Amino acid sequence: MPAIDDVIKNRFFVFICGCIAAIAALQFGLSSMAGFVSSFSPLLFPTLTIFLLVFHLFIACFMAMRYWCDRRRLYLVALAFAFAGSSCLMVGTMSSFPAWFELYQFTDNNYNDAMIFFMFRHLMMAVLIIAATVLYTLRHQPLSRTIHLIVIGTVAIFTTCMIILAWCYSSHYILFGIDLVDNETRQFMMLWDQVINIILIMVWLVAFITMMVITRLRNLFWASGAFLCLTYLVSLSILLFSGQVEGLGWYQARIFETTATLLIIFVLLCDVFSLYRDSNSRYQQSYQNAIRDALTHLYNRSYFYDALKQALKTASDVSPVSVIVSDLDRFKRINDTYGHLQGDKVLQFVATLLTESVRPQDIAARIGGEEFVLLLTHTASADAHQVAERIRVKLNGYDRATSNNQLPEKISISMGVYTATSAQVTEEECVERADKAMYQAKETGRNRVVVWQ
Ligand SMILES: Nc1nc2c(ncn2[C@@H]2O[C@H](COP(=O)(O)OP(=O)(O)OP(=O)(O)O)[C@@H](O)[C@H]2O)c(=O)[nH]1
Repeated sequence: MPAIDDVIKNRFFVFICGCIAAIAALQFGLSSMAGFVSSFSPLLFPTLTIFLLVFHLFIACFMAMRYWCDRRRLYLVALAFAFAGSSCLMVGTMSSFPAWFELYQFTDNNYNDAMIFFMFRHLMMAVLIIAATVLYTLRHQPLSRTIHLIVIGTVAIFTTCMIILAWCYSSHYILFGIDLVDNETRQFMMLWDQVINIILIMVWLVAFITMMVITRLRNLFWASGAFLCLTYLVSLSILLFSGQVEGLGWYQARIFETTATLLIIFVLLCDVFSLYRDSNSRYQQSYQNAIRDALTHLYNRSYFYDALKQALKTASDVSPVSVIVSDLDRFKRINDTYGHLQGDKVLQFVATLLTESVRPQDIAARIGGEEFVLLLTHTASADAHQVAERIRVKLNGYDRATSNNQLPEKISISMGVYTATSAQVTEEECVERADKAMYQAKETGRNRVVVWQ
């Protein structure tokens, strides 16, 4: 069934199914709830508005901060203004519900003013969301600072104009009369029902289609944005048929909007989480690159010296610190005979053997070409000698077959041990003394361990 599989995998199909399921679930939940409640509390609507106001403010701040971080995604500016402007207009909506501020003023709600703020809020958000979607197409273009300033300025002026207009039309000043709701009967007026509501539906339809076509729902962020547009479309359609404020449709519209906004917040939080995870793993990666040797993945010279310096601070007779310097014998011959690549394999084999032969708290490092060093804390001279001897014997026991072709032939190692029993000795002195012991091992025949005396 390849054709059906393709349809199911198609993200538009998944999105539409998800939206239908979510809206149907919300609709069902609200209808069931309405069955239990004889009448809605007069504080329900302003309470939902307060929630929405805070959510929109949160989204606006988030978008603005993200834009501020990289100054490339200009579309975030339009979205930040859409949500910030929406929060400002919701403050206006709140002022139309005095019961929220003044006890027992339940009958003084000015629904006409609330609808004026609602109308300007939707118009402003839809236009800014369309603008953001169009700006999204420019995300890969290197735009000059002037263009950024022009876009930010235009968006800011548009948002401010919308807010000023909303406040003027709700000011009851004689020049700015507009009747959307009859405050006595709570019925929508013809202007709302037959003109404004339909215009808003059209504008949100354009916003929804533009978003689907331009962003192609390429990530969860745009999918949640498209869901927001869709819930606005559904809400306005419900209002078109409900005929009055304070009915079920009035609350449905607000709950749909709150749910879609919560979805956006959830997506933004996921975004923050994945950004944190990525940057943390990149930090870990670069930190490891900075402290490890690229070929063997053992610690590098500078990390080893830092660790030794720390360990020496507490060195004493009861807590001795041992250093073992090791150098492969006649390694130049291995390189010359079998080539550098084979030489590298030998170094990797020895590195693995060293790491596996010490405790997890010990440090194995590569401090030169074929020179390795071990730092063993709380280890006395006799014990360090034993560890070195064990490694030497083990390495010398491998040949080509038992090393799984990592070693071209049997190889040996010379090792020098020095143990510090006081904090007076420096890290350079420690390595120098272990190095001298290692050279004694070379001079007295190689393939042996010598303890510094
Ligand atoms: N394959 C490989 N070889 C390296 C690397 N770093 C250093 N070498 C080689 O290691 C060899 C070190 O040789 P020498 O220091 O002369 O000593 P040796 O041949 O091991 O002899 P003794 O130490 O006296 O037993 C040189 O040939 C270097 O080129 C590396 O990263 N990979």
